[in-house]
Amino acid sequence: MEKQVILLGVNIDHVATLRQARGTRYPEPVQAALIAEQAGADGITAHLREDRRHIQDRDIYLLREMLQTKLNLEMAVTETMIAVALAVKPHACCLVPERREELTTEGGLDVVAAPGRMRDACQTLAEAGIEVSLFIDPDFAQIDAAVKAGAPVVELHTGRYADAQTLQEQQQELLRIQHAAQYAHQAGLQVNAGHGLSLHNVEAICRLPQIVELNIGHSIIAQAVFSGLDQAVRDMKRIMREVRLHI
Ligand SMILES: CC(=O)[C@@H](O)[C@H](O)COP(=O)(O)O
Ligand SMILES: NCC(=O)COP(=O)(O)O
Repeated sequence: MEKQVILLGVNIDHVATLRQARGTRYPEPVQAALIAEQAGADGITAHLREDRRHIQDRDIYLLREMLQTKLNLEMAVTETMIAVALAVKPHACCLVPERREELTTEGGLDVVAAPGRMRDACQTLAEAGIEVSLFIDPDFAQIDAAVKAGAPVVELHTGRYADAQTLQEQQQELLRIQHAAQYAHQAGLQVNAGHGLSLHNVEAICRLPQIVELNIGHSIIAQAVFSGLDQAVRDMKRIMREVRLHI
C-alpha cells in the first residue's frame, strides 16, 4: 500500500470548556483554531453538543468564516443538528453518539441499530456538499452498516485503546483497530481515527497505513497549558510524520 501523509484534525472543544467554566469571552476558540492551523493542523474539529457544554453555535459560524483549512463539525444525528449543519455548511460533518450525562463520548455510533436514520442523514448532508463521516467502534458490522448508509468516511473510535488499563488489553484493542482499518479500507471507505489519542499512544495508530486522518483534541489542549498551543500542535504533527515515514 502506497505511503500517505497522515492528516491531523485539531479538536478545539476544550478551549471552549475553559471559556465556559467562567462564562468569559476568553480563551477564544477561533483564535486557538487559527494558531493550530498556522502550527500545521490540516483541519479543525469542533463538537457542537446538544447541551452546549463547550462549543457554542457562534463558534461554529465564526470558524466556518475564518478557517484557512477545513471545519469538521461533530454532531449528534438529530433534526436540530442537521439543520445547523445545513445552515453552516461545514466542509465535513462527523456524526457521533451523544448522551447528556456522559463525561465525553463513550462509544461509537450504532449505525446497525438505525440504518434508515443514518442513511437519510448521510444523504441530506451529502446533497448539501458536506463530507460525512461516521464515528464508529472498530467493528465489522458497524463498518458494513456505514457502507450501506452511504458514508464515504468512517472515524474509528480509539477510546478503548487509549483507556486500556493493561498492555494486553491495549494490544488486543490495537489489533481490533488494525483489522477494522483494513476491512474498512477494502470496503472503499476513507478511514480516520480519534478519541483519547496523545503523544504517548499515537504512534501505533500512525503505523496503520490505512489511517488517513487523526482527530485529536483533549491531549493537545492539555499539553498547550504547559508548552503553548503552537508547540503542542507541532509536537503532534512531528511524531505523526516521523512514524508514518518509517512504516
Ligand atoms: C467523538 C469524540 O471522540 C470527540 O471528538 C468528542 O468531541 C468528545 O466529546 P468532548 O470533546 O465533549 O469530550
Ligand atoms: N473525534 C475525536 C476528536 O475529535 C478528539 O477527541 P479527543 O482527542 O478530544 O479525545
